[in-house]
Amino acid sequence: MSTTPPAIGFSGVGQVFRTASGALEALRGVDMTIGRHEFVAVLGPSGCGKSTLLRLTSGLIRPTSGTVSVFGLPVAEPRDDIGIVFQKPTLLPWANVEDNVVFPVRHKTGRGTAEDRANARVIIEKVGLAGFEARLPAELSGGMQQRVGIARALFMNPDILLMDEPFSALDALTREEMGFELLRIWEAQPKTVMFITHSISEAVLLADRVLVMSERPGHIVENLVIDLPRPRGIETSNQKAMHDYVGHLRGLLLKRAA
Ligand SMILES: Nc1ncnc2c1ncn2[C@@H]1O[C@H](COP(=O)(O)OP(=O)(O)OP(=O)(O)O)[C@@H](O)[C@H]1O
Repeated sequence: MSTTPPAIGFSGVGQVFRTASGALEALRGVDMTIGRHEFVAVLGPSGCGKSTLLRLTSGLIRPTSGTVSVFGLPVAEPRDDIGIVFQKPTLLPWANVEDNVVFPVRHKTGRGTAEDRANARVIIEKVGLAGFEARLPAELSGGMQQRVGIARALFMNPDILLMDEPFSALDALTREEMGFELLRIWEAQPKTVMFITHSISEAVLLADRVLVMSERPGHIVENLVIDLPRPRGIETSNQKAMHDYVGHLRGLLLKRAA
């Protein structure tokens, strides 16, 4: 009998960076799995190695020890079938919204077909930017620019979406709105999501499961299943269970920081 491998697997992963002032141990003994189409948020103190988890998953760096695997196979090189969204969307300033979204395929194959452009327009609409296809990034608000970054990551229809504090540069209202928009997209087109955030309530509101990391060298100290009904929305924030999860995680993070 064959069992389906998890979308993302970390087994005994350690990461040591060589720096001018010596070795810096960022991660030690990270063990975790993320199932296909699961939405997992990662919380932890600053510098505990959250972004390092994401870079290891995408193959941008290789672990010093242990194994990182994607769909059961060790990650050996940068993978272009994984979508990544950073805190700042790093858009091409001279290219309009549509060109920015199509860029990954143009970059890969040197062209963007009429079909690519039609697909891009569908995704642009999905992230709420219909009518803005011809605008330049400088003509958009921060929230709209981040939407373009998300559309670009979704454009190749990746099965895995890695998000590194994607909404932290946005104002509170836009941030909440973007979170719900992300959930709508994820529910319509299921994906495996690893979502890094500093916001406890954002983690609880969005995720199926929250992983909490220790201070450096980072490892997983809590694996909390968030059993809140979906679809989630504003009303979810008012549920007692939501407050209980947030309270539990806040207590854990404060205790560790003390
Ligand atoms: N390429 C590198 N060379 C040397 N040190 C690095 C490198 N990348 C990360 N580090 C160090 O590894 C540790 C973990 O960094 P990482 O960015 O993963 O943390 P983080 O939890 O995402 O932090 P934050 O929450 O502040 O964004 C930090 O001490 C950082 O300075």
